[in-house]
Amino acid sequence: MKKIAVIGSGNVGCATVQRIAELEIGNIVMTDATEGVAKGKALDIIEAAPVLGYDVEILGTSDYSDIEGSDIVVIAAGVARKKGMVRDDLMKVNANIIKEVSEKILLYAPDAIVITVTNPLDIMTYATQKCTGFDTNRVFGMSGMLDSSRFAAFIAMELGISAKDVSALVLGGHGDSMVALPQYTTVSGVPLPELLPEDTIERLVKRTVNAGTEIVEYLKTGSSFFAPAAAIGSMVESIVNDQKRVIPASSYLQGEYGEDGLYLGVPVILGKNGIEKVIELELTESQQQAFSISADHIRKSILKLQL
Ligand SMILES: NC(=O)c1ccc[n+]([C@@H]2O[C@H](COP(=O)([O-])OP(=O)(O)OC[C@H]3O[C@@H](n4cnc5c(N)ncnc54)[C@H](O)[C@@H]3O)[C@@H](O)[C@H]2O)c1
Ligand SMILES: O=C(O)C[C@H](O)C(=O)O
Repeated sequence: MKKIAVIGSGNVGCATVQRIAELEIGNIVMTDATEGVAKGKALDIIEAAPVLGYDVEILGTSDYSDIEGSDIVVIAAGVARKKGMVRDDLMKVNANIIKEVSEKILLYAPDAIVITVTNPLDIMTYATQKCTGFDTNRVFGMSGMLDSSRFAAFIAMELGISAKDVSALVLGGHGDSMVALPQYTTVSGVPLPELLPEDTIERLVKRTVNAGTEIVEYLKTGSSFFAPAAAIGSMVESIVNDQKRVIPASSYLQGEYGEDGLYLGVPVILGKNGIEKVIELELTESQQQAFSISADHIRKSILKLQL
């Protein structure tokens, strides 16, 4: 059995542990900075096992040494935004948390593949890689799978069809500058532009870009966690079972899509070695322009990072 560590046992961390347990893809260690939180929540998830029928070990702890030898580490530690905030407002406070967590990962799980979830996502993923010094193929962020799933969900709702038959693709930064790709979005193989008029697609794209904020505005004191946990679970599963799924993820770019030295959402092949390949798609001129704007935003933010 693989050993999977989830750092941070708040909303995202707990939903992720539950999802990974249900998938039965590894034994799990969940940690939190607040004493007792991970222990209590782990116990709660363990007590659901007889009902849900999963058979994995789950340890809750505030002792980082318990992550020793983990094969995969999910970083869900950090502050979530509240109503009225943008993800970038979290940069300073969460960079400090990423630094601390990364140092522990380096110490106790130096061979792990690391999936960063903490916001602002693309910048925190960059910070994770800088602080661990790990090869870039084994440090990446969860974003595009969530954004694509949201786009797919909105398309299914609009067409009144099963979400299962929608395959959507959203790239770029996990924020206002994300780039939805309708031409690579299909319903059972039929391209989206053949199914919906341009202005409807535009409306669904706008809702997708704003989807995290839409939830924050309802919740007021926190952000989404069920769909993020579903996406993280699928990414972990693809690694553990070497599925080589093609999933959009925040990946280190080295010339792909005309960008270099930063993390941004692109389709990748995800297998036992982490990111095995970045897939380059042809973008329209305006999509390539939007992608570059996304990259410029990330570049400027990286300059403000203090690690
Ligand atoms: N990438 C995405 O798509 C995505 C989606 C949802 C949430 N997020 C981000 O994930 C992060 C967590 O969100 P949440 O809703 O679970 O927040 P939350 O407040 O419910 O939980 C965060 C947990 O992290 C813990 N923590 C803080 N510092 C820590 C440290 N140094 N070590 C271990 N644990 C620590 C806190 O005690 C808390 O329990 C936020 O930054 C949020 O913005 C990202
Ligand atoms: O919106 C947030 O702050 C959390 C997350 O990034 C999301 O998109 O739901």
